[in-house]
Amino acid sequence: MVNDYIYSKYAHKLQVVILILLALPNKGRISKPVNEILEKAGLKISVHGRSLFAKTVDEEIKVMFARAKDIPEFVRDGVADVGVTGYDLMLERGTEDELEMLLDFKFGNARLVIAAPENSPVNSIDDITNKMKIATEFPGLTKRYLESKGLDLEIIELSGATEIAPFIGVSDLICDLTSTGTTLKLNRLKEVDNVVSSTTRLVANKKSMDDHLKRVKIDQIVSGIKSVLYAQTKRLVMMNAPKSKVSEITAIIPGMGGPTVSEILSNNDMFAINAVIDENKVFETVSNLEKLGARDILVLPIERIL
Ligand SMILES: Nc1ncnc2c1ncn2[C@@H]1O[C@H](COP(=O)(O)OP(=O)(O)OP(=O)(O)O)[C@@H](O)[C@H]1O
Ligand SMILES: O=P(O)(O)OC[C@H]1O[C@H](OP(=O)(O)OP(=O)(O)O)[C@H](O)[C@@H]1O
Ligand SMILES: [Mg+2]
Repeated sequence: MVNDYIYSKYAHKLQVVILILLALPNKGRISKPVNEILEKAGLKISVHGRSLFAKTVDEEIKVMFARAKDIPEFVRDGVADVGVTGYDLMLERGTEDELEMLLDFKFGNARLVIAAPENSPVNSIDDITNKMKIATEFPGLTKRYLESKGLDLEIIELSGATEIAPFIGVSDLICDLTSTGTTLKLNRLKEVDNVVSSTTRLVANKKSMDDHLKRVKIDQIVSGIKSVLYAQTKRLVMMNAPKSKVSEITAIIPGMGGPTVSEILSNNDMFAINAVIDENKVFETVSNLEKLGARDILVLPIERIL
């Protein structure tokens, strides 16, 4: 596009430093994986101790650290242009329609569920009455969900460890996250209804997306993250193979756009072959390659695929 051309040619001359502020969780389970992905995408963040602002290798992208639950509103209100948070947290703050959903990291998988003590007569949403009380870290989401079921219970907001509430007389039910199900089981709670599934998301401020110069930068962040997420499921397989077997071997390694075959100068009878294959195909493919006479087989992780 013409605008891209102008930006690429003249922005630095115009001393236009487009500052993209990226909001990242400062702690909690999604903080580390997100930072690792950004690092692999080449967007190294220079963190200094507990400082809640950080530079990145790109002078036009700065990072601010905040609690994941606050990031949806920071991005919605334009405090940050882009942010990483959980879909559940976006819903809890009622911001899901006010944010641009850029990508799903496909981790941080959790379900928000309504749960009751194992010996409770409540076994489904139909057994819940307005006389009951429900404890949760997600009062907004819980209220919206219960209203959608025609229910209006007293909601007790807690800041964590919700599972204890039914056993200390605080509530009859809870609405909390479950992932492996371990916490519910260990606390003798049973799932009664599923409210919503959540994963970690990258979201953007709508006005920032409409600003062309910011959009160019945001698109670079998205493509960098996508290249890492895509590469996570792939492996580079490299091998040497007898020339006589090359067609049989290349037939079993689908590879992206076909395997690469090259001469080995020191050995006329062998070719070097490499290909990118799905990680879940590696075990079967490598044993088939060995059977076909391939040797010196290497399986390597890939940082990014663009
Ligand atoms: N047990 C879990 N399994 C998977 N994802 C979870 C789990 N608990 C929370 N999450 C997700 O982690 C995201 C970030 O949540 P947050 O950082 O506030 O919680 P946390 O990582 O549990 O930190 P904290 O220790 O403060 O509770 C949320 O979107 C949430 O859905
Ligand atoms: O199904 P599981 O794998 O057991 O995970 C579910 C638990 O994870 C979260 O707790 P967290 O560890 O975040 O503590 P918190 O309740 O203080 O946030 C959530 O609140 C549940 O308690
Ligand atoms: Mg938690």
